[in-house]
Amino acid sequence: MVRGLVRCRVAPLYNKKGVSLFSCLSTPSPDLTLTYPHLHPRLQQTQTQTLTLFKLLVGQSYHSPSLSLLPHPPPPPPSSPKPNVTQARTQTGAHLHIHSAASRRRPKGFQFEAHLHSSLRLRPRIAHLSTWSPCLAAAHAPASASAPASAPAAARTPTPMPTPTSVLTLASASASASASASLFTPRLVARSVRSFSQSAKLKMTASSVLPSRKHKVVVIGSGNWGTTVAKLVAENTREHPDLFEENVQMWVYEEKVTLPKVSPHYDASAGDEPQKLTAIINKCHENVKYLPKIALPSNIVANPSLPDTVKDASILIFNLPHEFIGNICRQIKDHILPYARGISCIKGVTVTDDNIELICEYISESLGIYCGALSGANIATEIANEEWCETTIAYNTPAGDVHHAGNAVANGSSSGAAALTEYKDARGRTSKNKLTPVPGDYPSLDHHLLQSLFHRPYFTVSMVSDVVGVSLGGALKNIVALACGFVEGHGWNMTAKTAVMRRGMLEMIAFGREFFPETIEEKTFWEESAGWGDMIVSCTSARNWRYSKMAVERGVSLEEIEKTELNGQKLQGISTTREVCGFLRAKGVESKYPLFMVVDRILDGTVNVEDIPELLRK
Ligand SMILES: NC(=O)C1=CN([C@@H]2O[C@H](COP(=O)(O)OP(=O)(O)OC[C@H]3O[C@@H](n4cnc5c(N)ncnc54)[C@H](O)[C@@H]3O)[C@@H](O)[C@H]2O)C=CC1
Ligand SMILES: O=C(CO)COP(=O)(O)O
Repeated sequence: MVRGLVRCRVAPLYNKKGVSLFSCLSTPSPDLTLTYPHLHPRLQQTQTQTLTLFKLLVGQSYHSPSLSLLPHPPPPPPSSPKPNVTQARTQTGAHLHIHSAASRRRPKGFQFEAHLHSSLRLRPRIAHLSTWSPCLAAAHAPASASAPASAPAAARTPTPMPTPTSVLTLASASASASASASLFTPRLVARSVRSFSQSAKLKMTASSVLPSRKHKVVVIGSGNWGTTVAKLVAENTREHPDLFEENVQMWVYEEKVTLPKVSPHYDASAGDEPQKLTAIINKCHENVKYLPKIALPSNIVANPSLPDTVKDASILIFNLPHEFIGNICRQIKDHILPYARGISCIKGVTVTDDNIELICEYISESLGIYCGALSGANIATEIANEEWCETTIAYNTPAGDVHHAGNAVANGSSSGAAALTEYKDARGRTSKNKLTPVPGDYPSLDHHLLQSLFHRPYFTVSMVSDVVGVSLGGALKNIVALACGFVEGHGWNMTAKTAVMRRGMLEMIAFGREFFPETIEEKTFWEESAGWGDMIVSCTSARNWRYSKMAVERGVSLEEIEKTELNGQKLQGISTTREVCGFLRAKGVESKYPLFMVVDRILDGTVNVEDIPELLRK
């Protein structure tokens, strides 16, 4: 079964040093996830530039975040006119062939051809490469053109390559094909024509040099979720050595931990002496306190110093309980790169008097950098065990951070590569701060790059631009999760919890509409993992639900449970409820949010769980 056929003709331009200047565009193809490519042993002489183009074309343009490449093989002798073939095998069992050819002395261009097969039964065949010319012809043919009845017999000999042009041509096709003959069905030709006419718009531009620097990624925070996110990004920095520095510094709020004798990491020479958590993580590659029994990649480096962690980092991932973010920002402000960018995985909000801010908004403003948000139905320990889940990342790529002709929609405007750029804040206003663009010798810092950084086979990332919906979804669902725990602890079951969830969702959306009316996108709550997905998981299996249920069952306060049961972990629902309800009172609109307010009153002990139905009825 052939799933797709992609072919491209690309003519890179060269500067005086022979470095190619190019960029490629194409249409998204979520089918392409290449994780274990390898060179065909017969064809080890594939050119470095072939691989680089391969990466740009397939990896970035095709949203293939798990694409990784082998180290570049040595370039072929300059006189070699031979076409080269790179073969890769995708994680889904697909095969990909990339075919390139260069002219004799000074290469003028490459032709690429990728055949994707979803079944291992179809072995990759070099014969397919010869369909390049006929298929390109098919792409030019009228939609009604009838297809050749079978693949040309000459298919086993590669055909001469057409003259390269500066236009990237692309034909994509989908056909059931146990033989290459069926690549030429009328349907396929029609599709090819459509794809080709789309691709006619895709001009190559020679607007930038190839990136020579890599992004340094750091994680600020090392709790249950902080360590899990550090694990998954460290796996990705290893898989994308062309985009990221391999090591991921993880800032750890230093504390001493005593390893029990039964621990596999127990060191008799240290005895029962408490040891620094950073030292244990770096030696044993396990966060024994916040993510026990999960082996961490050795390229995570636990660091107790905040300034040292963020030094030279271009991507800062914030992942710690929201009550600590103010202090963290104050400590790192003078130590970060001016063009650093942030992603906040924190679920919470910042409230001061009658003002409310999203955490990513707070980070952006206090550090003068752009910061997006990651949130979703994500239970850290499940993800650390590589059980599959989804998440949502909201990011509005600042103008000036995209360095090749890409299709990213930029946020704000820039008057030049190095000029400071304006951007739109979470409320759609032009920011007071101006941004320093990410320098052009880094890979573009956009949705494609963030996919490469966060997506794992067990962690599916959806990229959106609704920072408000994603952030509020993550913060406010914790209030609803407490309510669900309370009713369940009281002995009520799914029907009561469903009523709480339904009302909770309506209050969350109303809150977004009331306080972020300029930018809120309601569909985020309905469609994204950061919306209903997170609500369901949080009200059925996360910590805020679990421990609020326990508090009611035991008849003790939730704060007491947090102290005695959570071993240093935090319940974000407690502080979020207090902050949000304080804010609603300050605004005089508490009557519009009866569920949120009843949770606050249960936390205070002024009403009981059995009062909930009556209080919501009013
Ligand atoms: N754990 C989970 O499954 C998920 C958590 N989240 C969110 O991620 C954020 C981080 O939560 P977790 O990593 O789970 O943390 P956690 O609750 O597991 O751990 C608390 C962390 O806070 C640190 N800490 C304690 N005192 C501190 C201080 N004074 N300054 C700075 N740090 C201090 C501790 O060292 C520890 O790393 C929260 O906003 C949470 O809502 C989001 C999705 C999933
Ligand atoms: O956010 C979470 C699930 O998506 C985790 O929530 P808890 O902090 O309640 O465990």
